[in-house]
Order: sequence, then C-alpha cells, then structure tokens
Amino acid sequence: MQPPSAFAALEEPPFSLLRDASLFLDFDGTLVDLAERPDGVEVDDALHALLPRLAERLDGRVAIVSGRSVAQIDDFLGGSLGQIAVVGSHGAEIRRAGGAIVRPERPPVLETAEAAFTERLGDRPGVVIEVKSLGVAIHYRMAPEVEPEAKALVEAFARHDGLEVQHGKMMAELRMAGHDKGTAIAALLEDAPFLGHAPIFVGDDLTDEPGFVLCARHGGAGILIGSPRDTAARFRLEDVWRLRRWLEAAA
Ligand SMILES: O=P(O)(O)OC[C@H]1O[C@H](O[C@H]2O[C@H](CO)[C@@H](O)[C@H](O)[C@H]2O)[C@H](O)[C@@H](O)[C@@H]1O
Repeated sequence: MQPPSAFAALEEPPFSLLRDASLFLDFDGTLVDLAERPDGVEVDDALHALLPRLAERLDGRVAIVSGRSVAQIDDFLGGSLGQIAVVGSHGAEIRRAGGAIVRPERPPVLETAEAAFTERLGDRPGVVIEVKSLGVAIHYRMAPEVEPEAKALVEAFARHDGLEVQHGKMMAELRMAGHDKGTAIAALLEDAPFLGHAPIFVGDDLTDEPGFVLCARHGGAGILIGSPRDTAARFRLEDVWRLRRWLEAAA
C-alpha cells in the first residue's frame, strides 16, 4: 500500500519553542495569505498589533526575513515594525533595529533584464513583472502557461556573474547571488539582541529553505507553513491562519 505522503510527517511546534528564542518570520505565504498579484497582499489590523507584541515578549528578538525588498516590507508593515529588524531581497539587504539598510550595489544588468522581460512578456495577459531593489521577477500566477518561457528567460540572464535564479510560488526571479536567508539570519545572530538565542524561522517557500538549514545548525528549528514537502524544517503548520493563532497564543 502507498503511504499517504512520501514526506516525513512534521509535528506542530510546541509553544515552548519560542521561550528564549530569536524569531525570524517570512512575509508572503507566512504572515499574510498569497494574492493573485504581488501588490494585492492585505495586511490586517491584527497583524499590525501582533508584531510589536511579539517583539516586546521576545525582548526585540524578532526580524522579518523576506524575498521582497526592505522598502516593500516597509510599505506593507511600516507602522508596526518599530525596532523590528528587516532582511530583504532573499538575504541581500539587512536593516538592523534603528539602522540603515545595508545592501550591495544594484547590478546594471538588472535594467537590461527588466527591459528584456518587459519586451517579451510585458503585454501577456496575466503576467506581472515586479522590479525590486536587487532583482526582477516574472509572476505568472494568473497566466500559468507562461511558466516555461518565464523560467527560460530568467535562466538566460542568470548566466551573468553575480546573478542567479530564484524559483518561487508561480514566479521566477533574477536576483543577486551570494546571499540567502540563511546567511542573513547568521549575520543577525552575531549581534545583540539575537546573539545566544536559538533561532526559529517560519516560512513557506523555496527561498526559506536555507533559513531552515541555518536554524537547525544553530540549535533552533524551522517551521514550514503549508502542505508537506521535502524540507529542512522540523515543524509544520497548515496555513497562515494556524500560524497567526499560534503566534497570538505565544505572544
Ligand atoms: O520571502 P517572502 O516574503 O515570502 O517573499 C517571496 C516572494 O513573495 C511575493 O511573491 C509571492 O506572493 C505574491 C503575493 O501574494 C504572489 O502573487 C506570488 O505568486 C508569490 O510568488 C513577492 O512578490 C516576491 O517579490 C517575493 O520574492
């Protein structure tokens, strides 16, 4: 008889996991439900209230760790971030509490890529080209038939030095190489307030896997949001709303 799933069954995280921990939270698909378009995400009042409460409960040891740019995270969460650190662009940008954004120069080839992506797919119904501080993404959630073409286009540009492909949920992104969510969490763990506190990272997407690996190596754990899959996370919650209830109970 076939097993119900080829993947290991991951348990729900115990509330005790957050005790004395450093908490790293992905954004899309983790704190907020996915939307059809990148700009369609809705942030509710309960989330605006939850983040500062978590930061207070954990003595500032909370960070948002996103594939979006820090500027995009500010647009969505601005008022409720306070002193919460933000990692953006899949680990390439870091803003520590009260600090400025630290990030590499934007490679000029991203302009060329944006122009090429727009010329080839910009008029295609349902396709969204998202331009970010350190990347350009082609979204095909509303035009799934475009997936092979989008991936091939991004892969062609990723042959340039210093760039790589980031596969995501119904998108392919050309982004800077040399960083990931694991390297960014490791950088934050070198300093107060995170130093010496086991890292817990919550995420849903492929870009979150290096963060799960890093947390396990540092005595912490990853929490996968979504259906079972091959993952380095140790725990799992089914969806954004189960996570939100779990965080509310823990805060
Ligand atoms: O690391 P994250 O904070 O989870 O960001 C990953 C990507 O999220 C966004 O794309 C995803 O969410 C969109 C809005 O719900 C959805 O339309 C899209 O299909 C998803 O892939 C964001 O637009 C990307 O820039 C992030 O890299």
